[in-house]
Amino acid sequence: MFIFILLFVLVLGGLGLVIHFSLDKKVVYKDLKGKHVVITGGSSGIGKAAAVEAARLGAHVTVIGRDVGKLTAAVAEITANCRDQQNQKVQHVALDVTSDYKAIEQSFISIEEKLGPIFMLINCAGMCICGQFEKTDPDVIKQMVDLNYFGTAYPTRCVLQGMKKRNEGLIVFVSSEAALIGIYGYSAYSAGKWAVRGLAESVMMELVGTNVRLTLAFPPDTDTPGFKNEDLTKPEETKLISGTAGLHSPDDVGKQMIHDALTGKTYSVYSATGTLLTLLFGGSLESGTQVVLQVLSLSVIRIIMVGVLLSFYNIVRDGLKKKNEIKTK
Ligand SMILES: NC(=O)C1=CN([C@@H]2O[C@H](COP(=O)(O)OP(=O)(O)OC[C@H]3O[C@@H](n4cnc5c(N)ncnc54)[C@H](OP(=O)(O)O)[C@@H]3O)[C@@H](O)[C@H]2O)C=CC1
Ligand SMILES: CCCCCCCCCCCCCCCC(=O)[C@@H](N)CO
Repeated sequence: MFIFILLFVLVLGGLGLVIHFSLDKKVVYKDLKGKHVVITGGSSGIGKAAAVEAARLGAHVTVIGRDVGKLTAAVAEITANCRDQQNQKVQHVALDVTSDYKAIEQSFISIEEKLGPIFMLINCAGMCICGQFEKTDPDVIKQMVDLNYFGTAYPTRCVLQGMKKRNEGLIVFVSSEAALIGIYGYSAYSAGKWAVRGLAESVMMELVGTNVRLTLAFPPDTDTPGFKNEDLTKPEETKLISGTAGLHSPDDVGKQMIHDALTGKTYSVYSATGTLLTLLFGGSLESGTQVVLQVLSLSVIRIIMVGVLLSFYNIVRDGLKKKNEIKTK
């Protein structure tokens, strides 16, 4: 028995060490002084909070969105947070990230002409419209993929080549905890965020051996204008399930997102449920310790997860019962 335990510990320790020494050494950035940071969806919520943090760390900032009024207000707020008011530049660019590739490419060329090569791209533009799939307008189903997936994929394609040439750059994809578990009412939305996760993990492997890095963020419910809007039409079941991960502040999420990218984290998670879900379903090699932790904890977390899923199914069943009662009254 003792021999088995010893062997297990040795194999596990060996595995941890092999992973530790085979992973690329990560450059850790302490600040963003003089670097150009571009944030799609930087005029509101999580994206704006990330833009403010980038400004505090000394970056030149470009925020992208569609509504010029919101962009102008955001630029004023971001500028007020610059640590070197004299030398840091902040600009906004009106662009719909669901446009065709050529239009996005043109816009990125002119963004770089104005503030220099992009060091960091945060793909934060996104939105969620909830509802049962068969009741969702087909145009909305398409819009959820156009915005949440293509709105990340196209801008990323625009910057990758330049970053690889300069052998320097950080990219952030903003997915969601709803890309780790399927949830009632998030059907149209979650597919787009799931696609973002698939793209991230493939591109990560294509970046091996370079100093360009990608961080995949999994926010839980976050108290933003977008969240308030989605909450208006969100089914009760979705609120109950989604609420398990709590409601977080955009400032905390935006700030942590920047720091996780600067320190080379593969995943950026913001809640205990996020940590558990990425441990269960995450596919990347974050570190030797992370892999050892996965091996040791997976079966226990899986058992907890089955319990959690059953309780979510019960929430849906209760909802159905209530709807049937109302119908028969
Ligand atoms: N809040 C939450 O609970 C969670 C959010 N997320 C994700 O985080 C990201 C930010 O969300 P949040 O801060 O809540 O959102 P907000 O609605 O507060 O902000 C969304 C931003 O994206 C911009 N945007 C929307 N559509 C487009 C478009 N087609 N082209 C360019 N810009 C666009 C908006 O500007 P404009 O409208 O002017 O274009 C705005 O700046 C999203 O990807 C969201 O899916 C993930 C998990 C949880
Ligand atoms: C052992 C494992 C335990 C796991 C517990 C599972 C908890 C699941 C919570 C999922 C929360 C999803 C939030 C998505 C928010 C979002 O994307 C929208 N607000 C969009 O804006």
